[in-house]
Amino acid sequence: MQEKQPKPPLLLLSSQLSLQNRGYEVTLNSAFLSWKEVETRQKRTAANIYGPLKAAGSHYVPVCEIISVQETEEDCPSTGIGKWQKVPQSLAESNQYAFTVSYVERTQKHRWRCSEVTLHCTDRTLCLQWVQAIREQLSLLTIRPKRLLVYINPYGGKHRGKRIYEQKVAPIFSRASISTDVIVTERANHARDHLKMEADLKKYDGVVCVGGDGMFSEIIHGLISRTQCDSGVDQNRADETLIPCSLRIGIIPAGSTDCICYATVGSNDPVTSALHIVVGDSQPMDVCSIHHNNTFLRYSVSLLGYGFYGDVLTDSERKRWMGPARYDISGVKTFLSHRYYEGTISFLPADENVGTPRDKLQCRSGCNICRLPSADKQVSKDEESISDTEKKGVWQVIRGKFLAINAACMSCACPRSPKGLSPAAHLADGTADLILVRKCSRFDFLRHLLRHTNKDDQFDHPFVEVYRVRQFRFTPRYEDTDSELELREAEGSGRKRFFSQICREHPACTCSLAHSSWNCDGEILPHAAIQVRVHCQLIKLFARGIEEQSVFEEPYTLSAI
Ligand SMILES: Nc1ncnc2c1ncn2[C@@H]1O[C@H](COP(=O)(O)OP(=O)(O)OP(=O)(O)O)[C@@H](O)[C@H]1O
Ligand SMILES: CCCCCCCCCCCCC/C=C/[C@@H](O)[C@H](CO)NC(=O)CCCCC
Ligand SMILES: [Ca+2]
Repeated sequence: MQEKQPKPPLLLLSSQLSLQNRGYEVTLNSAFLSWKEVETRQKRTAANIYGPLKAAGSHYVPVCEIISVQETEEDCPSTGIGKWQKVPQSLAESNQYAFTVSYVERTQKHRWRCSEVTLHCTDRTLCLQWVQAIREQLSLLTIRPKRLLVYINPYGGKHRGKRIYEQKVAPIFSRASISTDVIVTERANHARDHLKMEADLKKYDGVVCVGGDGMFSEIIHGLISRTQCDSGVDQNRADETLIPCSLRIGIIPAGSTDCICYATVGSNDPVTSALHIVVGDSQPMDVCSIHHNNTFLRYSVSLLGYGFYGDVLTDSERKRWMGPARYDISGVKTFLSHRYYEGTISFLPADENVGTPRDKLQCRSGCNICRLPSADKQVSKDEESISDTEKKGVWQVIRGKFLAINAACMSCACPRSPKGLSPAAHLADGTADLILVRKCSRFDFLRHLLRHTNKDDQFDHPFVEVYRVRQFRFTPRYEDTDSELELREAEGSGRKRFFSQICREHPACTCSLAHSSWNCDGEILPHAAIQVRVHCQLIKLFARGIEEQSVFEEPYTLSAI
């Protein structure tokens, strides 16, 4: 059977225009805007005089990466935002009409920048014709958001959220003609409650979160709860099939870890994130629901960590005033305390077709595993109940003493750990990687931790096990009493541990040292016994996953077009 050839792009407009006093052949088709220098006879050197007319300095910009186009005044910006250049006199006389196209340019480390090109025309009609033709193409890109609801946490990270938004993001949104309603939060959970109960979501094409992972967690709690509430789904039932949220979420990183932004975009750069929003990217993402005795506790998209990461977080909450450095101080302190916790983990392994946590292949833009219509995804699509699903897989049970129990719904890559907690985890495959770090020496644990920061395999230790799962449960060896829970809740809010000294002497007693807390995307979850289920592609981000490096390194070639 003959393969169907893709349709060639439709030619829309082609003219000779000038750029920095040189002639360029400028072409717009349904896929690309291109401009290539037309070499004049005078410019030809003796060496190439008999050769073909060379199209030196060719540029191709995909239409879907054009941010905006506007008619330009004579004193106009040339390249890069903010750089202004006087139009040369000769050109001003013959080419006094110009238009400026802003577009996405890729730079190093997955960063995007807003670049500009100003093209000059001999008459105004031609200039307007170009502006109109490009605008028409942009108007066909219906995936782009037009109206956004923005929440800014002024206290996340280094308290720079408001400034980052005003100086770096708002100008890009306004250039792309995106209108916004901006809410600067006045308290913790302000954004969550507003989304859950007040916001008129029909008015918007997406929600933007300016802050860190904790702020993002508020946004998803608001959106997911609102969606379930509007559809009559009871979140307290652990076996419910949740309804996916229709609004996409954009993350402008302004927190301490910014792991969700980093792992879905490849950088924690506010301008890059703003541009992914403008071009209307869409990246589905898995979400874990966490229950305790048929009571809904929280959702998680990145790290759900008991033991080491739970203790780091509990300690670091008391040091919030230090900003992002609090995690380093608490990390060292927790490492030195070398606490282990006893309990039982039961889990439902994922099907083999979603790969394994030891794969070398990582989840990247357009990932085949996340696109796969796996049995896992079918479960949620067919709205099968969890009990039917459970029958298909066999639950496994592991008992032991653990320094850390971590579940990563995605890689959890962040500047501290560029490949992340589970480098091969997928953003949208309906599974999480469950990492069990058994009791070992301080030295071995340090080797394991340090491997998160270099290229070595952090799972290649006899005391580390890793499983790809769809559901899991944890039960601590000693029952969690209400008073203990209260104690850990109090600790989470910054109050001191009264019993720690006594318990260090009695490691087997059932007081607070027998339990850690869960670190749920950077928020403390004081319950030790939990039940977790991954919901495949429950939310969508304005992102596309991390692009392969080649997209950044190789300029568009003629053969690719
Ligand atoms: N106006 C506010 N006042 C106090 N706390 C707020 C406010 N708005 C949001 N918060 C809370 O601040 C907490 C931390 O915010 P955020 O996640 O933005 O920064 P971070 O903790 O420094 O970064 P990260 O989560 O990436 O480590 C969140 O739990 C959020 O609920
Ligand atoms: C003693 C040497 C220690 C070296 C440790 C290096 C290991 C780094 C792994 C980092 C994994 C981060 C996972 C992301 C978690 C976020 O949801 C959460 C909220 O922002 N951040 C933390 O809990 C902050 C967690 C910070 C842990 C240090
Ligand atoms: Ca996943």
